[in-house]
Amino acid sequence: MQDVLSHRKVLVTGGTGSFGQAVVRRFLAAGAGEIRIFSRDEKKQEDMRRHFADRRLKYLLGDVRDYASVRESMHEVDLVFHAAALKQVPSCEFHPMEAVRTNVMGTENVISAAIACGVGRVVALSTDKAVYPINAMGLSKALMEKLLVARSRTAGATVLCATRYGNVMASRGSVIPLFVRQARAGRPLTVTDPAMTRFLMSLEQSVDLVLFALAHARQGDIFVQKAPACTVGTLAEAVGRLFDNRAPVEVIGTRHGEKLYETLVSREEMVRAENMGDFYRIAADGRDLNYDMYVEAGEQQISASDDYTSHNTRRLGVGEVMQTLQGLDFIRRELRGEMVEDLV
Ligand SMILES: O=c1ccn([C@@H]2O[C@H](COP(=O)(O)OP(=O)(O)O[C@H]3O[C@H](CO)[C@H](O)[C@H](O)[C@H]3O)[C@@H](O)[C@H]2O)c(=O)[nH]1
Repeated sequence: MQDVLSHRKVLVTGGTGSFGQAVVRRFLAAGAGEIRIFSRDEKKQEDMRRHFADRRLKYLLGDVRDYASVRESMHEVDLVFHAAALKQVPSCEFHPMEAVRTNVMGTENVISAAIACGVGRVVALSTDKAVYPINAMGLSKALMEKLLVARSRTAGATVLCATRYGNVMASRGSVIPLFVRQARAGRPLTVTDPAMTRFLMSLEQSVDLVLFALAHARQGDIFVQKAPACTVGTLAEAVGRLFDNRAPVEVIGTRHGEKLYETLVSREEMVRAENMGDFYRIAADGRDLNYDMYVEAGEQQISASDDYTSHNTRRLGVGEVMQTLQGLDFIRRELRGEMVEDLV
C-alpha cells in the first residue's frame, strides 16, 4: 500500500466529509506527498485545516458540478478518491435532479478531468443502496456506477473503479447515535421494523476497502467488503443492554424509501465476482454491444447464483453486536458518560 501512495499527489473530492477525512488520515499515514481536499464549504475546510495542521494538505474550493474547477484541481494528480456526493435518502427523494447533478454529472466531470489530466487511478464511492435501488439517492449512485464502468472501456491509462459499502456504524445522523441518545435518556428506542437487517461496517473497515481498491484496481472494477449484519431489533436490544435501558422498544414502521434488507452484490454480479478473501471484486462486464450471443450461457449461471445481502450474510446475535459496539470509540466514550458531538 505504501507504494501506491508514497510521495503521490492525491485529490479527495468531498474531503471534508466524515469518510473523506478518515481516508485523508490514512493517506497521510501511508506517506502521500500531497493531498488536495476539494469541496464546496470553506468553513469545513477551515475547521479541517486547524484540526489536521499538516502542510501536505491543500484546500481547493470548488464543486464537482463545475468541470472547470474539477479539471483545475487535477493538475499533476496521480490518484483521485471521489467521495463528494449527496447521500441523504430523504433530501434526494425530494430533489432527485440535485442527486443527478452531483452524483451522476459530478462523477462524469471527475472522470473526464481525470482522463484529460492523465491521472493514474480513480476510486469512486458507492453504496449498497445502488443495488436494486428504490430511492433517488440509490438510483443516482447506480447510474454513477454504470457511468464509471462504461467510461472505463475507453479510459486508457486512467484506471476507474468504485467501492460499494454498507452502513457505516455510528456515522452522523445514523441509527446508532440515535439509539444511544434514547437509551441514555431512558426513553424507548424507536425501531422501524425489528426484522429489518443492515450490514455493519466500521469507518476504519470502509477505509480498508478504499485502500484495497487502490492497490488492486483493474479497469471498471467495483469492490465490496464482506461484512456481517444484524436485525434492527437485535441492534436496539444490544444498545439497550449496554446502556441499561429496560424500556420496551417502540415500533414506528418502515420509513419512506427504505428497504427490508440491503444488497451489496446482485446475483448477476455474483456470477462474475472474484472472491478475494475479505473482499469481492466485481469485474466490469466485458461484453460489447453485440452481446446477444452470450445470453444463453449467462442465464444458467445467474439462475444458480444468489444475491449477497444483509439477510443472507453472517447474522450477528445480541452478544456479538454488543461486542462490536464496544469496539467503537463513540460507544466507549458514551459509556463513560461523555456526550460525543464530534461524530464522523
Ligand atoms: O429511528 C430509527 C431510525 C432508523 N432505524 C433503522 O436503522 C437502520 C439504519 O438506519 P440509518 O438511518 O442509520 O441508515 P439507513 O440505511 O436508513 O440510511 C442512512 O445512510 C444512508 C447512507 O448510506 C443515507 O445517508 C441515509 O439518508 C441515512 O438514513 C434501518 O434499518 C432503519 O430502519 C430505526 O430502527 N429507527
